[in-house]
Amino acid sequence: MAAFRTLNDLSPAGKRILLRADLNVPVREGRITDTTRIDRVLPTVEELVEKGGRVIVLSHFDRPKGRVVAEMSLAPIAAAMAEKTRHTVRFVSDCIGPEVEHAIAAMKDGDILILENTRFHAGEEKNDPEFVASLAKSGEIYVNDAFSAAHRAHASTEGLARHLPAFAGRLMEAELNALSAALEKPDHPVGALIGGAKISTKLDLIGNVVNKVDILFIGGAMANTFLAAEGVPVGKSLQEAEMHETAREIVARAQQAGCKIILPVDAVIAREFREGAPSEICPIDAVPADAMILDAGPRTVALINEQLAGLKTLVWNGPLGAFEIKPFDAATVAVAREAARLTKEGKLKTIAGGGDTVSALRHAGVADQMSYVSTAGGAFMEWLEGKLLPGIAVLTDAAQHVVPL
Ligand SMILES: Nc1ncnc2c1ncn2[C@@H]1O[C@H](COP(=O)(O)OP(=O)(O)O)[C@@H](O)[C@H]1O
Ligand SMILES: O=C(OP(=O)(O)O)[C@H](O)COP(=O)(O)O
Repeated sequence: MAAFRTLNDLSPAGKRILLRADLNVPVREGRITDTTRIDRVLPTVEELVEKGGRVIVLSHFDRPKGRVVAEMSLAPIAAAMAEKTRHTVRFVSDCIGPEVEHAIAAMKDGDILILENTRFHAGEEKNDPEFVASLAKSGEIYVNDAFSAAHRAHASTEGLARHLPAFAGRLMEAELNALSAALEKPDHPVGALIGGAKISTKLDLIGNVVNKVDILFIGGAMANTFLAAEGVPVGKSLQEAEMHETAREIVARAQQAGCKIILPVDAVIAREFREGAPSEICPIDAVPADAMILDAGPRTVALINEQLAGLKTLVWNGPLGAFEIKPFDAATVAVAREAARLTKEGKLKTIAGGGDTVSALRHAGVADQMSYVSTAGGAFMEWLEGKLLPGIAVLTDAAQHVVPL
């Protein structure tokens, strides 16, 4: 593993520390449904403030695309974090500008300040040097503890490390150590289960994962894109028509690599996506034009579970269905429980990750029965491809040289 500086190499006392966390937690109807990402970054925050640092937390939340979107404010997440620590936590409703400057000037050693969603500014995702400079003004030291966002070369995940002395936080360290130990030389056959809804941002990585795994199960809205690409009608299901060509290329690449792809053979469909909406099970080639696929059906679950029994290692990112609303949680819950059972019996090593995946595993009651649960989904899969993630590469570079602003 590439070497980078950690909190062991840092004297936080009296210093303003910009800490990049990933507070992009699952939220439903305005309520946080899973606090794992908050819980796992808190030890870093507390270590820094208990050593006398002034910790300024940066994070994105959701995808507001450079605009201020009230429902995507970090304020409720900051409040949830404040409830979990005995240290003083304040929140500022921007991440740059005069309000931030005043709040930082008023900070004392041991204080925590959480700044508003970095993605409210277009400069964040563009990694715009001016925006990086505005963020960097707030701190003297940069700590990146957002492994789950390390695949994004954004201002707060990559740009800042080029301008401030940069260190990896405890969660970043722990994630990389655990994933390396579990997956650097995985026992074959290895299966990957990829589901969820972030189709375009995760599709490319599937193309490389086929070279690393023996079986690829594709579920969730991701599967709808593959099915539609093969000419299977998916009605009103969530899918991305502009990704069909990529999906077909991935299937071809998998064939070349000897990786078997398993797509759903049946589905749970509904006309509306709401609690209590009438739903039915149908074969995958019989989805009516006015219906949408919201979960994998029971024959698909049986097929996946049968294949799991022949695996030694399973990596999993992305739920098999829209698990937040019943009954569309059934496939995810059934497969999660079977993976947990095989893992408990020592027959399978299961490594799962992703904000919603962790939430789904908790919903199934088996999050603590996996071999390892990562806070990261996309970043974890890109790491598995063998990519040096931009947010990590820059920490390694930063150990050698810091460019003054
Ligand atoms: N068939 C489907 N239709 C619509 N949404 C789906 C479907 N299957 C899964 N999802 C949604 O995918 C989301 C999780 O996807 P993603 O963000 O990629 O996972 P993670 O956060 O674990 O990386 C969940 O909110 C779930 O409701
Ligand atoms: O939730 C995240 O990733 P994940 O869905 O892969 O677990 C990260 O916060 C990255 O978010 P992004 O995919 O909007 O850049």
